[in-house]
Amino acid sequence: MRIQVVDHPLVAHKLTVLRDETTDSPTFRSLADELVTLLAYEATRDVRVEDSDIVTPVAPTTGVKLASPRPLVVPILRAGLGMLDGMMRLLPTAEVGFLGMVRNEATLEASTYAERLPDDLSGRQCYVLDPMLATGGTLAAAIRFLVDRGANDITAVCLLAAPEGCTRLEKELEDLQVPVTVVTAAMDEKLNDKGYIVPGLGDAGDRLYGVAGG
Ligand SMILES: O=P(O)(O)OC[C@H]1O[C@H](OP(=O)(O)OP(=O)(O)O)[C@H](O)[C@@H]1O
Ligand SMILES: O=c1cc[nH]c(=O)[nH]1
Ligand SMILES: [Mg+2]
Repeated sequence: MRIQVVDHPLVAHKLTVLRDETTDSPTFRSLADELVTLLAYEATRDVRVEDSDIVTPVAPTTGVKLASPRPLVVPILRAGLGMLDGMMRLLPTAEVGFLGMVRNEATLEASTYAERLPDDLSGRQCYVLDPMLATGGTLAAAIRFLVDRGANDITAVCLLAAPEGCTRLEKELEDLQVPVTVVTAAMDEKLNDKGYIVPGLGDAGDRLYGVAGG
């Protein structure tokens, strides 16, 4: 598994405002969107392309276009939905599948409550969107789900990651024969006793959309 922390002053600046507890939901949503577009630029560095012959107003030439089959973008509901537009801005022709997952805040175990993905992902390159890689349980389950359907290249785009979650992810996925990359804006210090990322930004879903059920 490869972990890439995107080191860029604009990423760091936007992330700092995102972390600030006084940042309101509309600002949080718009910053998350901008941040994801910056991360997407790095996350798509190895997106598959194929040659494309075109004619410019001056001469014929060969460029590239996205290869077929198109990449699949998978936001993990609910908080991952706040990352979808930012990703699709750079990959407008990608397909989108959805996974609804929630972490039990007492046991920290992740469970899946919704799934809308192609049955066959053979040979597909997939981009998983989830702002928080905390214990890693959610992302590990999501990645295994995609690989079980045939996906053969996975990149997870996260706003924040915790070292404990990365270690768990690496261990849980070591039997997989597919490349997995995690692209994140920051590797934070640790998890607290409630499984929250420290210093983190709080509950990403709540900050994007308000307290669930509240
Ligand atoms: O790495 P983990 O310990 O599994 O935690 C990370 C998950 O927790 C949050 O989702 P949450 O369960 O709060 O659902 P939500 O997106 O609906 O708020 C977050 O968006 C991740 O999906
Ligand atoms: O810090 C955390 C951990 C899990 N989920 C969140 O939204 N935030
Ligand atoms: Mg949440």
